[in-house]
Order: sequence, then structure tokens, then C-alpha cells
Amino acid sequence: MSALLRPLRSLLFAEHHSLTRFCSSFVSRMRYINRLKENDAACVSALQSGSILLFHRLIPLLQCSDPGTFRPIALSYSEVQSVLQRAGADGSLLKESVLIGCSEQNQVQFCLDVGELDPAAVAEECKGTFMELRKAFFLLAGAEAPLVAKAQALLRWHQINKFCGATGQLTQRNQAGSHRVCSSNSNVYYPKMSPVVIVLVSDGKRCLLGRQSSFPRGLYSALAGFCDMGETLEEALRREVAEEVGLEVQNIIYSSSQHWPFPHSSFMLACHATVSPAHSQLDIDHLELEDARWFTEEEITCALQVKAPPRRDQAPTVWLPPKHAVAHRLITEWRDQQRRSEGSD
Ligand SMILES: NC(=O)C1=CN([C@@H]2O[C@H](COP(=O)(O)OP(=O)(O)OC[C@H]3O[C@@H](n4cnc5c(N)ncnc54)[C@H](OP(=O)(O)O)[C@@H]3O)[C@@H](O)[C@H]2O)C=CC1
Ligand SMILES: [Mg+2]
Repeated sequence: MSALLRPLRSLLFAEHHSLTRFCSSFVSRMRYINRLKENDAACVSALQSGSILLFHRLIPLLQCSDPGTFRPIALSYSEVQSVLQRAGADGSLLKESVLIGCSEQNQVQFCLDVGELDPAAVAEECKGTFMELRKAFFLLAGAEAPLVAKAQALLRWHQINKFCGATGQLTQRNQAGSHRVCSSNSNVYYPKMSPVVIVLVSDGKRCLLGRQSSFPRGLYSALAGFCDMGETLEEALRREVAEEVGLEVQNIIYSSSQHWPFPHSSFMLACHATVSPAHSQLDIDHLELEDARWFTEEEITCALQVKAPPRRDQAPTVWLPPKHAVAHRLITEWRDQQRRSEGSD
């Protein structure tokens, strides 16, 4: 190894080791990931000891873990190298890996799209299956659904941001894949999510759910809508409820947020809000919603027990978004609050 390289390599090792040594707490993990975004050499080194999730044209490679449950296959750098070699590709594709994050077990996670390879050969080699995210998302175990969704969103972002919107010139990514820079005017592009407000409106005794004609039969969900440029969360929420059902909400209370990959990366900002019972008459915009209804706590409890969508030959029983969707969380938070307040009456 040339005399020049030795100091650099030992410096990188020391930095990687010191960061790894401290990568035991949440703060250290966050700082370590941030450093990998800033330091290409450290990111290359982390890739060689990290785990890599494979995708084929944005479709994740999964394997069955328990009946009806799937998990992503996490491959090592050398395992991906041998998959690429057996599939007739050279290992240089590995440098296209994108940094996802660092697990609580301090495993740095990457994703790689092998879209130019034969998916059947890769799936067989890895003893897995490529499964569309729309289907896989609800079959993935808890924490792995957001991980796979984030990985797909990052890979998609790179695929549709190869050119600068201002100059038309190629953009170049950093090693981590956390940004792209225009090769001519140095404009920097970062992966984006579209903010969406989602709200469960209550009149004290009932909650309001709606459905679009594009929803599966019988599915009702909380009202949602994309934030317009310059809007606050509250302004977007008030506007969307007024537009969709003609109500003016009060008492907006933030609940939680969620990255939602369908159809593309929405950043769901979930809230509860109220209307007075005296002003709960719905005026539905049927260009936006096929239907919207007030549901009692009993009706919600029944609907939460419906585990499978009604078949075509069955009546369109009301069913609700599954646990992976933040709408489900809003609905169960409201139901639990109703029970507490009934219990205290
Ligand atoms: N995770 C969850 O629990 C739930 C998630 N959702 C998600 O929330 C999102 C929004 O819900 P939806 O009711 O459809 O939204 P809206 O009520 O805003 O209606 C959709 C309309 O918003 C416009 N639009 C589409 N994309 C964007 C964008 N990126 N920025 C600004 N406006 C946009 C389009 O209008 P135009 O055609 O006029 O441009 C589109 O027709 C959807 O992606 C849906 O999947 C919804 C319910 C539950
Ligand atoms: Mg909407």
C-alpha cells in the first residue's frame, strides 16, 4: 500500500472505529449516519460491513418468515457480490447502493436496485421472491414495512431525479445517495415527501369517515388531503374538511405522523379535530368523495373486527384501514377516548 494511502486508511479506520465505538446510543447512531452522508469514503467502508436490501425495478426482494408474514432479505456486501457475479453483472453495481439508515443493532442498512438483472435468477439465488410493495406492505412485520417503503422511495427518487430541473444537465449523487447535485450549476436536490393532512373529525359522540370511488368496496378512512404550498398544517386541515364535507373544524390536536409510500411518498400528518354537534350536517363534495358518514363507537368497534374486505357477492360491509395505516391509529385513539369518557360518565 503506498505511503500516501496508509495514513488515510488508518485515519478512516480510526474514524470509523471511533464512530462505531460510540455508535451504541441513539444520538451516536444518528451522528454516525449523518457523517456517512457527508463522507463518501466512510460510506464506502460502512457499505462493505453493512446489510443490503435488494429491489428489482422498485419491487422488494422478500422471504416468508411466518405463515402470511414476510421480511426483507438483508444480504452482506460479499453475498451481493456473488449474486451479481452469478447473474453475470460485475460488482461495480454495488456502488449504486443507497444508504437507508442504521438499525438499533447498529447495522448500517443500504438498498440496491438490480433492475438490469434477471429477477428470477436473483430471487432463486437468494431464496426469496420479488413482491410488489402495495401487496407486501401489509404482509411485512411491524418495523420492516416502513424500512422497505423508505428504501423503495429513495431508489425511486434517484431514478426520477437524474437530471436537473433547471438546466437539464445530469445530476450526480453522493456515495450515501442522500442528495444529488447538478453537474453544471451545483443546484442540490434532496429526496422529498409531499405533506398530507389526515384528520379524524368528531362531534363528541361520533367520528367522521369518508371514501373515494377508487377505494376498495366498503373501505372508509379518515379525511385526508395534500397541503398546498405555503399552508400550515392547521390551514390545510381546515381547508380539506371544508372542501370535502362542508364542515368547519375546531380544536385541532396533533396525533402522529407517517411516511406513506402510496402512490408516492406522502408525509402523513395525523390529527384529531372536533365540530359542534349543532354544526355537524354534512355537505359532501361528490367530486372528491363517493361518501362520508358519521359512525358511533359501536359501529367503529364492529368495523374494526372486519378483517377481510367483502367479496363481490357480499354486501359492502364497512371495513377500516389496517394497522399499518395511520388512519387506523386515529380511529383506535378516538374509540379508546370514547370508552374512557363513557367509563368516567
Ligand atoms: N396512511 C393512511 O392512513 C392514509 C393515506 N392516505 C393518502 O393520503 C394522500 C392524500 O389523500 P387524498 O384524499 O387522495 O388527497 P386529496 O384530498 O388532496 O385529493 C387528491 C388530489 O390532490 C392533488 N394532488 C395529488 N398529488 C399531490 C401532491 N403531491 N401535492 C399536492 N396535491 C396533490 C390531486 O389533485 P389534482 O388532480 O387537482 O392535481 C389529487 O387528485 C393519498 O396519497 C392517500 O394514499 C389517505 C388516507 C389514509
Ligand atoms: Mg382527500
